[in-house]
Amino acid sequence: MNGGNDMSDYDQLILGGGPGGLALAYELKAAGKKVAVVEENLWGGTCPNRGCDPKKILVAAVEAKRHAEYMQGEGIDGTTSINWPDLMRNKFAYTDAIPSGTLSGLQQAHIETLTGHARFNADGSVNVDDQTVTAEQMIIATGQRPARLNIDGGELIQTSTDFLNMRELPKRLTFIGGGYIAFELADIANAAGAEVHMLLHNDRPLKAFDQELVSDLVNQLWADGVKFELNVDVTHVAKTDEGLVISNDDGFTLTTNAVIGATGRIANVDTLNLAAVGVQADAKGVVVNDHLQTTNPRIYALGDVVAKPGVPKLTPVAGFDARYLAGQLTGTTTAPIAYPAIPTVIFGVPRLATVGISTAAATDDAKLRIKTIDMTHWYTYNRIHDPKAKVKVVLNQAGELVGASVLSSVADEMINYLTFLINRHATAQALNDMVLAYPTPASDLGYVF
Ligand SMILES: Cc1cc2nc3c(=O)[nH]c(=O)nc-3n(C[C@H](O)[C@H](O)[C@H](O)COP(=O)(O)OP(=O)(O)OC[C@H]3O[C@@H](n4cnc5c(N)ncnc54)[C@H](O)[C@@H]3O)c2cc1C
Ligand SMILES: NC(=O)c1ccc[n+]([C@@H]2O[C@H](COP(=O)([O-])OP(=O)(O)OC[C@H]3O[C@@H](n4cnc5c(N)ncnc54)[C@H](O)[C@@H]3O)[C@@H](O)[C@H]2O)c1
Repeated sequence: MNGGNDMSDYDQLILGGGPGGLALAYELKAAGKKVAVVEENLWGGTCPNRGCDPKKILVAAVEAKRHAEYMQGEGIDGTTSINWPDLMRNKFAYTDAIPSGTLSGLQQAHIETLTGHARFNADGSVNVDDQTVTAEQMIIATGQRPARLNIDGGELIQTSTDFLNMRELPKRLTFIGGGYIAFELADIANAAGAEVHMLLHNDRPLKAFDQELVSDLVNQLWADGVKFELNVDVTHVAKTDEGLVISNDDGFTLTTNAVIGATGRIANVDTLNLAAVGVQADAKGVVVNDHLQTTNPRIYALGDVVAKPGVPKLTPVAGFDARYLAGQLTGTTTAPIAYPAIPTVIFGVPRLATVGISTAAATDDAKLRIKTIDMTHWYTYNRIHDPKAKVKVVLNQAGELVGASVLSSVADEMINYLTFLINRHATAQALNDMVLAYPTPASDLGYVF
C-alpha cells in the first residue's frame, strides 16, 4: 500500500462514512493529507439514508395535506390524502442514489475508500474485514444505532430505519417512546392514514423542550388523531391472529399491526475493540477531551459516537466537529472546541424548535427574563390559517436574546434566524438597523424581543 508517510499507509484513517466522517475527509484532503474512510454499510451514513433527509421527504406530503386542511373554506375545497406507496417511491428515488453518489464523490476527490467493518488491533492498526491498515491518526466517526428494548417479544419491535423503508403503511402503528423520533414518525404515519398510538413510559414527552409548547404540540397531535398513552412500561409483545399484542403486567393491552421502538440510540462502539487500544467508551459514546481526543492520544472521535452531555446529536453538530478537528489535525488551531448555540427541531406539522438557554433554566435564573408571545393571529400565520403559533424568548439583562422556543408551521425557519441573533449577541436595536423582506417570518423578528 502507498505510504501516507514513511511508517503508515495514511495520514488519517476515518472509521465511518456518515456526515461527520465524510466532512472531515474532504477537509483533510483539501489540506493535502492522505486520508482514507472506512464504511461498513451505506455510504453517506444515517442522515441521508435512514434519518433526516428521507424523513423530511415524507414530511413534505404531511405539509401539503395539512396546509390544504388549514385552508378548507378559506379558498381551498376538497380534501387531500397521502398515497403511501407513491410517497415511498418518491423517498426511495432519493435514498437509492445516496450510497453510490457518495462513493463516487469521494473517489472523484481522490479520497481512499475502504468498504468493510473496521476494528482496532492491539498494535494500533485497524482491520477492515481481513485487510490491515495503518495511519498516523485514527478518527472514530461510527455514529449510533437504535436502542433495542430487551423485553419478551422484543424481536417483533421495528426501528425508525424499518419505518422509513415501509412500502406498505400498516393499518395500526404503535410507537414506543416520546422523543424526537416517535413524535416525527407518528405525525407522518397519522397524516398518512394509519391509526397511531404513542406509548410513553413516563409523563414527560420531549423533556428537553419547553413544556408549555410541548403540551400545545401534544394537543394538536391528539386533535389530529394520535393517541397518547402515558406511564405505560411495555413488557411483552406477542404475535397473534389479530395482530401484535402489546402488554404489561399492570393490565395494559393494545393490539396493533406494527410496533416501532424509538427509545433512544446507542453508540456504535461495541465491536471496535476499543479496550485493546486504551480508548474509553460505553453505550453513551466515546469519551473525549475538549479537543475531541480520546484516551488514546493518536485516536480522535467526532459526531454522534461521542459522549458529550448537553450537546445534541445532530448532523450539523457532526459537521461542526469535523471542521474543528480538521483544524486540529492540520495545525491551524489548538483551541479547545467551543460549540455555538445549537438549534434543534421536531419536524412535523407543526414544528417545535428550540435553541440556547431553555425556558426551564431561565425560570431558575433571576438575571434572565422569559417573554411568551402568541403569534397565532399575526399576519404570517393568519395568512396560512396555522392553528397555533407561539414563541418564547429568553433575554438577559442587556436585552440580548439568549434562548428561544418556537411552535408553528415555520418554526424551523424562525429558529435559524433566532440562532443567528443569539450567536451575534443581538438586541432589538440590531434588528431595527436592518431592512428585511416583508411579509415573511423574518420580518416578524423585531416583534419577538
Ligand atoms: C430517524 C432519524 C431522523 C433524524 N433527523 C435528523 C434531523 O432532522 N436533523 C438532524 O440534524 N439530525 C437528525 N438525525 C440525526 C443525524 O442522522 C445524525 O446526527 C448524523 O447522521 C450523525 O452523523 P455521524 O457521521 O456522526 O454518524 P452516522 O451518520 O451514523 O454515520 C456513521 C457511519 O459509520 C458506519 N460505521 C459504524 N460502525 C462501523 C465500523 N465498525 N466500521 C465501518 N463503518 C462503521 C455506519 O454504518 C455509518 O454509516 C436523525 C436521526 C435519525 C435516526
Ligand atoms: N429532528 C431531529 O433533529 C432528530 C430527529 C430524529 C432523531 N434525532 C436524533 O436521534 C436521537 C434519538 O432519537 P430518539 O427519539 O430515539 O431518542 P430520544 O432520546 O429523543 O427519546 C427517547 C424516548 O424514549 C424514552 N425511553 C427511553 N428508554 C425507554 C424504555 N426503556 N422504555 C420506554 N421508553 C423509553 C425516553 O423517555 C424518550 O421519550 C435524538 O436524540 C437526536 O439526537 C434528531
